[in-house]
Amino acid sequence: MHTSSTPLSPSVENLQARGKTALDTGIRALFAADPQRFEHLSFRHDDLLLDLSKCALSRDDLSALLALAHECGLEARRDAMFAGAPINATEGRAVLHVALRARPEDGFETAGHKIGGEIEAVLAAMARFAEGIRDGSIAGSTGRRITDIVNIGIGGSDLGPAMATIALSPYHDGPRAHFVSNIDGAHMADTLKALDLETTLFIVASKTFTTIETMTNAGTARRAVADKLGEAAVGAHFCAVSTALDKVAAFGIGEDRTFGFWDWVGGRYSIWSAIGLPLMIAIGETRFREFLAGARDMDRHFRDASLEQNLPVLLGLAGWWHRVAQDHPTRAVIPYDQRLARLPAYLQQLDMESNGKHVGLDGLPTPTVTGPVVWGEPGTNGQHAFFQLLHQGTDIVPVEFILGARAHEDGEAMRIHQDLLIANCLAQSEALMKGRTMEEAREQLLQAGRSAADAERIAPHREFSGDRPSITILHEILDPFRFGRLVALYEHRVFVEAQLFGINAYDQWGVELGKELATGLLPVVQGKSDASSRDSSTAGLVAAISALRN
Ligand SMILES: O=P(O)(O)OC[C@H]1O[C@H](O)[C@H](O)[C@@H](O)[C@@H]1O
Repeated sequence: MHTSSTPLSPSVENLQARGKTALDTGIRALFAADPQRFEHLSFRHDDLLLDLSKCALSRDDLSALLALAHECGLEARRDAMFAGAPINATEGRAVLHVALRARPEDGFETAGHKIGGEIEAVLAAMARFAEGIRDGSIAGSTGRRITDIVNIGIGGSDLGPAMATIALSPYHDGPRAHFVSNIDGAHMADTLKALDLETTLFIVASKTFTTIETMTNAGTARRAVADKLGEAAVGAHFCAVSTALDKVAAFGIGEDRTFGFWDWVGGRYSIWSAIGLPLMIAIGETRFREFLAGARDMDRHFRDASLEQNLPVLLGLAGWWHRVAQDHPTRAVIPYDQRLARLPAYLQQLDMESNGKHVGLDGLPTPTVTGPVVWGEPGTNGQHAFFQLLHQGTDIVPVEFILGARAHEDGEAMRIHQDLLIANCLAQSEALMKGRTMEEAREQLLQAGRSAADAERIAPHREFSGDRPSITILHEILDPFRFGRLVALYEHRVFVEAQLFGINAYDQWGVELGKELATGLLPVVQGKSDASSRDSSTAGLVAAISALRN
C-alpha cells in the first residue's frame, strides 16, 4: 500500500470527495439527469471521438479536473517538453519524440541546437535502405532478394515496431517481418527454423547496444549467418539501429547500414525514430511518413487545443480520475480491432514504465497513488475470457474500448464481420453501464419458464450491478495516419497523467536492480561461484535447478 507523509492539496482532496460522490450517484443516474450527456461529455478532433459519458463523472467533476490541470501547470510543462527543455530531470535530458514526426520547418531544437535537419537525414537514409531492400537493389550476400527481416531488440526496441507492423498489415507489401526479443533461445530458434538465411536481413535494434538479450540474440544470429554463408557474408545480412554508434561499429556493422537516433528519444517513445525501420521496410516510406504525419497531427492538437477540448488532456484527466479519485487500481484497454492485438502490450510499457513511480519530481513520496496496471486483449476475444470479472467481479475495472467505424475488409461478403464487431463493442459498454437489476433477472427467468423458486434462487447470480465505467475511442479506420494519431494520443495521455502525479515519466530506474542481480547470478547458475551468500529461496532454487540439469 502506498503511504506518504506529503499532504494532499485541497484540490486533490476535493476531487477524491467528488470521485466518491460520483460513484455513489452512479452512471445511470447521471444519464437520467442529463438527456444530452453524450453531447456534453464526448469530444472530437476530426473523425477521432473520445466518449467519456459512460464514466462516473459529472460535468462539474470535469471542470474541477480541468482546474487541477491548470493548477499543476500542465500547459507550461507541455510547452517545456515541446521547447526541448530537459524535463527528464533525473537524467538531464530533453524529451523530444515529438520532433521525430515534425517537419524540419517546425523548428524543434534542444540546447540551442536545431534538430530537424539531422532527423530528416536519418529518415532519408532509412528510406534509401528500406526501398533498396524492398526493390531488391540491396540484396543478400549471394545476390538473392531479401524476403524476410528479423528485428532483434527488446522493450522499446521491439514492442513499437512489432505492434505497428501488425496494426498496418493491410499496407504490408515488403518482406515478411519477424521479431525476436526474448533471451529464451526458443524465440531465436523457432524464428530461424522457418527462414532461409540467404534471403534474411537482421536488424539489431538497441538504443544502448548493451542490452544483454539483444546482444546475445544478435551474436547467435551472427554465428548462424557466418556458419551457413561464411564470415564475409555477415555484412550483407545485418544492419543496426542505435544511439551508440561506436558500439555498433565494434560489433562489425558498417556505417552505411547503421541508423542513429538520440538520447532525447526514450526507448518506449522511439517507434517514430530509426527503431521504426522494420515498419518502414514492411510498408514503404510513403506509408511510414503518413504514420508520422498522424502523430504530428495529434502533437499539434495537444499543443494548440484548449484544455477543455484537448483529447490527450481529457483522456489523461479521466485516467487520473479513475486511479486517484475513484481508487481503481487497473485499467483494461480493449481494442475492437484484431490488428491492434499488441497495442495493450505496447501500452503496458508506455504507461507502466513511464508512470510506475512512487517518488515525485521533488524526491519525496508522491502524495497519491500513481500509474495503474494496464492490461487488455482485443475484443471480441476478451468477452469470452475475462469479461465475466469486468461485469460481475468485486473490483471495478475502467475499460477503454477502441473502435474503427470502417474496416479494410469492406466488401459485401465481409460486411457482417464489422457490423457484429461494432455491435459487440457498443453492447459491452452499454452492459457495463446499465447492468441488470434483480427484478429484471427474476422476470427473465420466469419468462423462460423457470419456477418461482428457481427464479428466486438464480436471480442474484444473473444480476449485474451496472454503473461500471468505460471510455470509448472511435475513429474512422486504422490507416497509417490515424494509427499514428492514436499512438500519439496515448503517449500524451501518459504525459498528462505524469504531470498530475508530479512524477518524471521518462526515466526507468526500476528495471535496473533485476538486471544487476541477473549479472551477479549468472556465475552462480553456471556453477562457477556458490550461492551461499544469497537468500535461502534463491539458493534453494539454484540447487533444485542444478539437480534438474545434471
Ligand atoms: O533499446 P535498448 O537500449 O536495448 O533497451 C531496451 C529496453 O530495455 C530496458 O531495460 C528499458 O527498461 C527499456 O526502456 C528499453 O526499451
